[in-house]
Formats: sequence, structure tokens, C-alpha cells
Amino acid sequence: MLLEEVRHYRESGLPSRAPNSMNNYGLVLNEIGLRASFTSVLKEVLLPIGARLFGSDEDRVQCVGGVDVETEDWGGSTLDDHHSFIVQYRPTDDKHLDMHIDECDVTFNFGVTSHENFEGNDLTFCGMFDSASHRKLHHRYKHVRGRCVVHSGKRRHGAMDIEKGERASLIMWTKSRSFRRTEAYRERNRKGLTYGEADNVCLSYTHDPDYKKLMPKKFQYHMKQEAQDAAERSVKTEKRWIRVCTSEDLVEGTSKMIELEQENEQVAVFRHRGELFALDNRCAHMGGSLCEGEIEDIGTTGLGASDSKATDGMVICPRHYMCFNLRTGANVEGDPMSQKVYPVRLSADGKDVEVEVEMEVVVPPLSVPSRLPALLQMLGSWIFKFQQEPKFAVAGLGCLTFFIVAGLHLRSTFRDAKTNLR
Ligand SMILES: O=C(O)CCC(=O)C(=O)O
Ligand code: FES
Ligand SMILES: [Fe+2]
Repeated sequence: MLLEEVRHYRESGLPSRAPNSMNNYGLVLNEIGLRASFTSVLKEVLLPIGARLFGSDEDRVQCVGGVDVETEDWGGSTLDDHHSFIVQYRPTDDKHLDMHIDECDVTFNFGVTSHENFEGNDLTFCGMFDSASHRKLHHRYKHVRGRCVVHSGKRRHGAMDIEKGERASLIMWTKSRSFRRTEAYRERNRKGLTYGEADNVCLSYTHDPDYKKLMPKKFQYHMKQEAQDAAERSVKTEKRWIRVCTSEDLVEGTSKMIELEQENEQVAVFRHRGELFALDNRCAHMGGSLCEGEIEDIGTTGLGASDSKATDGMVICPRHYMCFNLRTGANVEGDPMSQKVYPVRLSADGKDVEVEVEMEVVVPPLSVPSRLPALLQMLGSWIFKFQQEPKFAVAGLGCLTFFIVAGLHLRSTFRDAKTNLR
């Protein structure tokens, strides 16, 4: 019924937003008039479950069905807000979901398609975001219709490629507003990720700065198949200036972003006090998108951090509010997590903003058409030499005749061999 409703809404042509920053082919149920219904579901049905699994020490169970439960308090006793949406996957649309943590405290994930309707697309769970095992495989799960997976939003997870068919899930990201105001919560969120050991399945191409270093090249994910094919053919990189936007579009105090699919990079450009700056768009903390952050003067806030000036600009990550110096990429509060800085300039005609990035260079396969200009040039120089030096020409013609005769001979031998084989 829910999927029917989603289909009707789509067919109506009314506006819809992507349910999260990584899944485009889904629908936010809160925005199609279903918020109140899901608020009742949260209060009446899910809250007691949230309390047992991720609630306060008094509410939390120690064991479910004879199995020890080692969960922590993530505000499950006071869940009072939700973002509810449908995610859908098909081999031709959103194929998978990159590793991530959710923008919530407790996630309820209901399977709504029968497992016979799709292949692949397992949910993969890794460690808790603030633990050393953050990028180690914890559990794999195949969705079952009518079953709900309840997990802390702060556990790294993702969905593998779907091979066949179609899968949909109803996701409820739930939050506790009172829990989020506690100092303990803020402190936990300030801790950055540990980029320690990693299992390949737990690596994220959008959130891990060391993704390209750790993931073998042939397994690196590329957002488009053409980019994947090109990456397999590319053998080297070179620095190139690329256009991000027009200078006119980058007004004072704003930012624009460019995504380099083949390189798996995102670069954000900023204009502050008339000057241009460029940083890695993905926050070193947990991958927040810096081009959506506010830009301010550092003022006296960050003067403790090395090499900061009061007039330098900083961008405030919209996720957990870490601030980065636009000029140096340094964390304004002195934290070692910093952002990569890119060279940035206006194009020669002053119309465009350009950044310098290390691009993968595609080496075309050696084919006769691509070598034709070089062959013609060689032939040209032979003819020239023929006019200049008849002796060379005689030797050259001798060689040419030899190659032609040898070639014809080889061809006929090859044809004879083929005939004998038949
Ligand atoms: O594909 C799924 O079931 C997981 C979706 C998910 O993790 C999310 O939307 O945050
Ligand atoms: S993602 Fe946490 S501060 Fe940026
Ligand atoms: Fe998620």
C-alpha cells in the first residue's frame, strides 16, 4: 500500500526531494502528508522498542532471546522526532548506498519488498562511529519483508549493489531532542573518526579521505560506469585547471561545489572578502558537505590555531559545526583534523572560477587510427629524405620491399595453416 502511495505521488508530478544526500530514487513521506501518521507510529509502537534497545540504563535490556545486547544509551527512551522516507534500489537507478552514519539517533529500517523480488543489496554494518572498529565489518543482513532492523544511527552502514529486481525499505530516522542537548551527546559527536584499519566493504568513497589509498584500483567505486571504465584504462595523473562555476555565480560569502566523478573528489570554492578559496568539500570529521556551511570571519575565535588571521574566513560544517580556515584548511580550534586546500583562480578572461586538481589521464588503447598521424609523419620524412638523399632512399625502399614481401609471405603461410586446421 505504501509503495502504491509512493507511485501515485510520483505519477502526480508534484515536487519531491531526495530522501537523503545519497539516495535519489526514493521519497520523503513526511513531505507528502504522512508526518502525523508516522509520529503516531513512533509514539505508540517504536518508542518502547527504542527504549529497550538504545534507552537509558534503567530502560535498556541486557539480553534479547538469550543473546547479550551490548548497546548504549542513544536517547532511545525519549525519541520524539523523525524523518521518515522510502529508499528504493534498482540496477538502473540507485544501485547501492555508500557507507555512512545517519543524521539521527536510532534508525528503524522496515523491509517492504519480498526478498524474492531482488538479488544482492545486502545491508552491511560496520563499527560504531566513535570506536576503533568503525571501519571493520560487523554484520551483513538481507532484507526480509515485514521485518524491521533497529540500529544506532551512529553505526557505519551501507547497502551493497543490487544485482537484479527492485528493493524498497521504509526508513525512520528518529531523534531525541532532549538527548541531543546533553553535554555527553555533544562530546561524543565532537570526536572525529578514527581512520585506522579498514575492511574494504566498510570503506566509504564519499567519507573516507584515504579511500583511494586503501581500496585497490580495480574495486574503486565510480559514480558513473563511463568513469569506472575510464579509470581502468588510466595509468597516470596530471594537474589540470578545471572550471567550477562562473565568477558571477560565486557571490561574496557563498560557495559552489564541483564533483569529480572519476577522481572520487568534491571541491568546494568560496568567496570571502572578495578573495577565492578552495577546500575539499567533504568535512574531515564525518563527511559533512562544507559548501552548505556558513562562512564567517575567524575574528578572535581561531587565533590560537597556527597561522590564522582575524580577517581570514572560516567555513562552519553544517553537521557538527567544526570550523575550517578557508585559506589554510586548518581546524580553527586547533584540532588535527584539517581540510585539503586546492589552488584556485579566475580564468584568463575573468569569467570563470577554476581549481587545480590532479586528474586521471586516460590512455587510449593503441589503435591504427590513433597512430595514423604519426605513421603519416614518418612516411613524409622518408619521402623528404628520398628527395634529399637517393642513397638513403635506396636503403629505405629496400627495407620497405623486404617488409612487404615478408608480410605477404606470412599471410599466405597463415592462410595455409588455417586451411590445414579445417
Ligand atoms: O538501504 C537501506 O535499507 C538502508 C538505507 C539507509 O541506511 C539510509 O537511508 O540511511
Ligand atoms: S561532519 Fe562533523 S563537523 Fe563536519
Ligand atoms: Fe542509513
